[in-house]
Amino acid sequence: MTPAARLQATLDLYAELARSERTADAVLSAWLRGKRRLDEPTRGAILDRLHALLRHHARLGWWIDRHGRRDTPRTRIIAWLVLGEGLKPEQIRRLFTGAPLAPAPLSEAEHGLMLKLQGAAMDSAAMPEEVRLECPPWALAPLRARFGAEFAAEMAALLAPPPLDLRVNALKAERAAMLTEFQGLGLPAHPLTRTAHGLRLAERLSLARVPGLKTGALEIQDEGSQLVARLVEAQPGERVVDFCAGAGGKTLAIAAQMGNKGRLIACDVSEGRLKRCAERARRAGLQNAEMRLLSGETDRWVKRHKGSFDRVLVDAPCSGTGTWRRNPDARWRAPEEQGLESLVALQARILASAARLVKPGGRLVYATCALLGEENEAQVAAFLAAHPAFSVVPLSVAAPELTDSAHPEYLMLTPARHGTDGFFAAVLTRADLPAAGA
Ligand SMILES: C[S@@+](CC[C@H](N)C(=O)[O-])C[C@H]1O[C@@H](n2cnc3c(N)ncnc32)[C@H](O)[C@@H]1O
Repeated sequence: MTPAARLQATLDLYAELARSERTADAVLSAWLRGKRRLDEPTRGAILDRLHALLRHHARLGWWIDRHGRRDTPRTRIIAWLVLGEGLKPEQIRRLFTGAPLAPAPLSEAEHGLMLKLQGAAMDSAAMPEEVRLECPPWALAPLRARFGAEFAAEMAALLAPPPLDLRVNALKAERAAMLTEFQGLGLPAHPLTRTAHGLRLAERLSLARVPGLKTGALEIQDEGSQLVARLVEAQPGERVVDFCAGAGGKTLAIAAQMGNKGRLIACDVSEGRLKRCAERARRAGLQNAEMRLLSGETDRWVKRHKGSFDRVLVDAPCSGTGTWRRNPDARWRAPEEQGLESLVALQARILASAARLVKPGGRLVYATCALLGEENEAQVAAFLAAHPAFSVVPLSVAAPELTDSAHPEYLMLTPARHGTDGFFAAVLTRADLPAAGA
């Protein structure tokens, strides 16, 4: 594919993203399915450029507005080529030729924009901080409040492309053997020492080169997500619920903790995600997991199983603010459509309902991939106030090795401090029943 055709493909995809309600991941997966003959380097180059455009969304828009041009996928790409890739006018003109498969020639306005941007840097001192840090207006106040002096550093870390983290499925493989296999293939990987089964690839690789993904010996899972699953500490033979199992990222890790012994119920309201969870469970060799589609958080199944599980994980739907580095388009979608308030109210209802499943003496883990206090500490505080049978198991007790002096009670992971996606988790326990006659 010529450089101009590559640019046109990026432009087509970018325009599709701008039109679509779907996530960038969904649009990209659909596009890649139809382009199986595209070689890896070309795919990589197109996706890298597209992700760069998404990571510079607010800044590119600011520059286009500053020069009074119309904000279109083409003007954004032109601004990116100048400010992000440092291309000179003649290099850009050579791409916009109008030849078959190449972008149409630059209009007069586009040409003018390209010239005006020459010599400028992407970040400008004249930009408002939220533009420079790519922070959507709705999240500015809560994130500033959450991070204080660390706000800029955390926002910068949320803009960096994430590493590829993997979890070795202990039901099928061992980490040491997997590392040896990686070494043999010349793939640079190292163990994630805070986890029992995690690996991190030192450089971004095409997934096709990673062994073990097709057989279920390896799963893609951010280190933070692995640590949340670890807090469930499910034991072989126990009865466990993953209440918001989604496509099963944490379900699979919990099942491996249980050594396939006991009973693990993966619940969700999304049939599609549970189906995907079931497929992944099969591939991973799970024999103790079953999927349960719920009509809502108060589904009758919950009532019928009150107090009958040793451990319940609530990995609640959330603003996803902790995963912005992985989903660079997400910050410009969620949660405005839904509204943070209604999201927080939904989390509270889910947590209260799922808590009914925990038996006396059992463990309840509430987790989000959000960075906002409203969805995390404040949510847990409100739950505890309304449910006196539950209390916090401080992280210093639940997982001393993960304790952070700044946040001794809960797991609070951030990209800048921990190199993971942003995650929050609270470990709670339900008071044991008083002994008979006591
Ligand atoms: C953060 S995602 C779960 C991610 C998953 N645990 C993982 O590790 O891959 C939250 C999930 O909550 C589900 N959900 C939304 N509303 C729900 C409800 N009322 N009851 C149960 N699950 C719900 C969503 O469908 C979504 O799959």
